Amino acid sequence: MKVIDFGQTNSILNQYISEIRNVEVQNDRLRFRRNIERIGEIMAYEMSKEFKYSVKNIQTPLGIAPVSTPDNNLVISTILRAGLPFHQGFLSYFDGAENAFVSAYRKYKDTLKFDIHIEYIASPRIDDKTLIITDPMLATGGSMELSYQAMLTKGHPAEIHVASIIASQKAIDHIKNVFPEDKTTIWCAAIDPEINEHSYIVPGLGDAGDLAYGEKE
Ligand SMILES: O=P(O)(O)OC[C@H]1O[C@H](OP(=O)(O)OP(=O)(O)O)[C@H](O)[C@@H]1O
Ligand SMILES: O=c1cc[nH]c(=O)[nH]1
Ligand SMILES: [Mg+2]
Repeated sequence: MKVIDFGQTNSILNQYISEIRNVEVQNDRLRFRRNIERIGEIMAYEMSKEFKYSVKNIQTPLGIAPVSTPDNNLVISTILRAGLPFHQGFLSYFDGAENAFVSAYRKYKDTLKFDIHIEYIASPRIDDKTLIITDPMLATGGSMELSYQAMLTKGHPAEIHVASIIASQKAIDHIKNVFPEDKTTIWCAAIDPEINEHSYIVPGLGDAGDLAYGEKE
């Protein structure tokens, strides 16, 4: 399975990663959401290089211009809540895409143990399409796995792009085990070494959903 980690390349993307991680800068919620969105935009641009293209003859006011444009039928799927600004970044570039939304939340049994619950899915059919599942954080990989299983009730995609921003090494290994090897690519901007006893990524950035939208009760 291909794993593309933009953290290995020097680019302006790293500036946005530093800001969403930074304990002072990240408290500006508007900036936090916009940085996540910008990372989604950059990732969408890079991902577009992997699509299939064909030449179309475009009528201009003065003649015909051959232009190579993508042919993939895209479905951008996101995991609520933290996925929303990341999703918007992808959608800004892939504006013709169909969209899917899945809810996933951690239901705690005690302070450390939890199950992940999926209660809501709104999705088009995904058969033979290019499925992009966006979620900025991959900690255990459990939310991504269960969201993918929920998406499979809507059909079987031709290819899958798992798009995250910060992933733990454990989650990368988990995704490699539970997603189809031959048609999945993992995209991220950093792979962090650890998750703690609360299943938060270390150093990570904290709780992406809370930072984007405020704390839950
Ligand atoms: O890989 P996992 O161990 O499943 O953890 C990652 C999940 O945690 C976050 O969502 P969270 O459950 O905090 O919900 P929220 O977006 O509503 O804050 C994040 O957006 C992922 O969906
Ligand atoms: O580190 C983590 C783990 C789960 N959810 C987050 O937002 N951050
Ligand atoms: Mg959260």
